Amino acid sequence: MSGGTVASAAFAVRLAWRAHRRGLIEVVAMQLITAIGLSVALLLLRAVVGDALTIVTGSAPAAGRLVPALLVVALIGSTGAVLTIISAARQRLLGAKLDRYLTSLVLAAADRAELERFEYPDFHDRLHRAVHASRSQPVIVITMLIAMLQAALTAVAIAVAFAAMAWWLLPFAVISVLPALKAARDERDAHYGLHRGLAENRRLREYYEHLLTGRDEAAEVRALDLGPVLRRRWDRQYRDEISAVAKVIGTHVRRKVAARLAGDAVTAAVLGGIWWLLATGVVDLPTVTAGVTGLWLLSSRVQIAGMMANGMGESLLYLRDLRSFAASSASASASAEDEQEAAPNGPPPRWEVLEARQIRFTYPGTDNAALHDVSITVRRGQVVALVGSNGSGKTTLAKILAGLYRPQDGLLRHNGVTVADTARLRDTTSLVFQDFGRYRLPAVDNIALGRPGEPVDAARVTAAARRAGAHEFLRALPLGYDTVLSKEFTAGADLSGGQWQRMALARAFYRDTPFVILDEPTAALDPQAEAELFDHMRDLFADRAVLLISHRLASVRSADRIYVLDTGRVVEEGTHTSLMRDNALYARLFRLQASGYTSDLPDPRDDRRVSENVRTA
Ligand SMILES: Nc1ncnc2c1ncn2[C@@H]1O[C@H](COP(=O)(O)OP(=O)(O)OP(=O)(O)O)[C@@H](O)[C@H]1O
Repeated sequence: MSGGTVASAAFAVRLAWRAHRRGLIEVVAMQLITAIGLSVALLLLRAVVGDALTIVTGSAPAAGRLVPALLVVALIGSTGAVLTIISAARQRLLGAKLDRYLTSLVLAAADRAELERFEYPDFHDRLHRAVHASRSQPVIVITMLIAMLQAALTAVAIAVAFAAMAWWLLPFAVISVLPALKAARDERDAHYGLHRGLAENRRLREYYEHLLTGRDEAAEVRALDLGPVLRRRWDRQYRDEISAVAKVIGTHVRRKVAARLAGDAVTAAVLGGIWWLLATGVVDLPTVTAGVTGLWLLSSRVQIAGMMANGMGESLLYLRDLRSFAASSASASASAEDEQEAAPNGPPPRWEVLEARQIRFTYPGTDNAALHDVSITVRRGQVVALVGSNGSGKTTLAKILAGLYRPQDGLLRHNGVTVADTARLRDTTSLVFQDFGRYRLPAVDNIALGRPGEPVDAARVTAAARRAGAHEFLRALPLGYDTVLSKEFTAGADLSGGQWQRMALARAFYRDTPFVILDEPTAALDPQAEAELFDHMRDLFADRAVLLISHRLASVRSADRIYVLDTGRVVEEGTHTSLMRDNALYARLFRLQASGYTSDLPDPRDDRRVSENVRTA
């Protein structure tokens, strides 16, 4: 075993130790007992064969010793079998606990990762590998670890018994398995390399699987009849993957066969030598019988131990991915925590003003900046609006102000103090996203998740739902606020798009932070609900700072300040009146939108004529 494998095995033992200490001790103890039993049985075998020969040749009355020896061998065999059954059961539990432990490592690491890291394909590859490692490897690792331990202990036990009888056979037993071990090791490395190379392929294949099986996607997939196309693409992806795997398997099966034959040739030569020693009377028959049995057992055990070590080595390579993924997220969050510690202590000051100055931001993996030299100020008690065409940078700016992304240039000032750790902004911000979360959880949780980690305050949940106009439809659900908002779960119910949007608003009301960002908060609301929200915005978010992103310019006309973004730059700012007076981009867009409504407005005289007709009729 290489140093790396030993270190990896030690890592696996540590993981198992942390996951289920008692289970690990029990299983190891059982393996140890079985191995010692085997060693004793082998020594007895030599004695039994010797005694049997004396009976056959009639040279000595050894039957009195033979029967108890046979009984002990039988007892050892039976005990070993029972322990194997119990050990298998313990291993299952150990596997499950290890699974939980490893998955918790991945979940914690993914949870700690900053939003920006999700922009990197490499991050997704590593996350995917870590998830793969946590899902598939624990049981493999534990099974292999135990099997390896068993094989190693048995090999030692046999070797001890063997050394007492025919020590000179030991080196041959080891040499005979070396080629097979080397071949297995090469195959392990090749498979792991392949797995790394195919990570992105696999993610795409799994994405197709998700599209074909997801409930949210089911309607559109059927409406467009995407099924056959998606399945064909999935199949192509899988075929490519399998052909890459088949190539590696083909290469290594040939090497493994050659290695096995080489090992067998060594064993055959050794057996020939033993035969010659027996024929020339150098060793006796009992020693040869026990020695050959031991040689066979030993080489098969060493081979199994080596295979397992290599197999486990492959698993451990995946676990190493998991460990490095967990460690990298931990160090990122630790540095964020350090920054937090450097921040002044004491209760947070009252939220007064947030300023962004000369912000420049480029998404990872892109060349063009999404924001150039953007400056904006948001004050408590104000509604500030961001408008602009698609892709002009509104959502990006909102995410920066919410502390989700760090700008590459420029600075953020909160209450006049430069913000060192943008993550701290999140605590004082509620962001209702354009594509808000629809949690397949009870309605009450969908709202109460606005303040995670705090006990649910039912009265405040209801109040938040009322303010968002969600109370009535939630009350009417089969289990009221306890109804799971997904038909995928028993007694679950689904909501309309507009109702979901009200849930997102309710979550923001429940969160109740001094800074609120609403990114297209009424896109799915009916006209009346939309008008109500905008008419009452100042009451609903009294004494808060509100950043409102909207394409419906009528809804932003009452904002205290309007910023107009165009291709990542603030091109205009002011109040509705001043912007209309400037008669630039905002005024043009506003008139364009307004004309869509005013041209269809009926002439009031038409209304009078209709009423008269109705009366006459
Ligand atoms: N995750 C991302 N990675 C790379 N580029 C992005 C990403 N998200 C947005 N962009 C790009 O950044 C620019 C600004 O996008 P942003 O979403 O901020 O625009 P927006 O004004 O909110 O648009 P919309 O009105 O359509 O919501 C666009 O050019 C967009 O293509």
